Amino acid sequence: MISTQNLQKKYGPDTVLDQVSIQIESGEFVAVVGASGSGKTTFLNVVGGLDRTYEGQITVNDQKLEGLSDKALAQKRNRELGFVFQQFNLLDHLSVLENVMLPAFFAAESIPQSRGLELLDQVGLKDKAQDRPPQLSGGQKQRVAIARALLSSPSILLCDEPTGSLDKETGLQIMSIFQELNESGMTVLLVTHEEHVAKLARRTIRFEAGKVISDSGTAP
Ligand SMILES: Nc1ncnc2c1ncn2[C@@H]1O[C@H](COP(=O)(O)OP(=O)(O)OP(=O)(O)O)[C@@H](O)[C@H]1O
Repeated sequence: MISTQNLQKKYGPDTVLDQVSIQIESGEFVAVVGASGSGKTTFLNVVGGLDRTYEGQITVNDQKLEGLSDKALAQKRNRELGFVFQQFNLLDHLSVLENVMLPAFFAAESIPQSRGLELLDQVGLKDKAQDRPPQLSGGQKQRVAIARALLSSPSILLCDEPTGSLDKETGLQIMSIFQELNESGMTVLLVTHEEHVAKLARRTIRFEAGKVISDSGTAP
């Protein structure tokens, strides 16, 4: 679960998050939409613990982020949250499997390579394990990034424009992976500017100038 209370963030004189109070329960699939500059990425970064310069409260899985040391927050992020970005952020000199295994370096407990292979299988890329990212299509790269995000078995997936670099058809295939993950219990919070992508989520929260202007509500 993710809960924010009176979340406020400013860049100089500009308020980019303005009294945002949102409750997202475990197992929800939520799209955050809004015009460019409305605060979507900023929202994702603060609730994901990537940016600590805000006012207000954020609770993730029943733990307030403000009370955590930087180290404790990093550990919580590694254990409980998976991140997927528009630009995939893969390392070209490593194999696909090595990219998927990267979070294992930061994990508290050891994670076997078989887990990485299992996840590659889940995203339909087991036969590409030894390839390098430059040999892959955009959609395949995003699948690798999803497998990497899942390595530490997070309960929440935070995705920033995950289909933004892909054509419509490939984007929809990536969305079907998120839908399957959500159906098996994963909480998915996804930022997108594409309405056809947002439609596939079960709840849509719309930002305008840092404020929530509509929220389709908690899915039944
Ligand atoms: N590091 C920064 N310094 C100053 N202003 C920033 C910084 N990062 C973002 N902003 C401003 O904060 C506002 C919100 O930006 P944010 O990236 O959250 O919007 P967004 O809705 O995700 O937009 P987009 O769809 O274009 O990615 C914008 O006005 C942006 O210019």
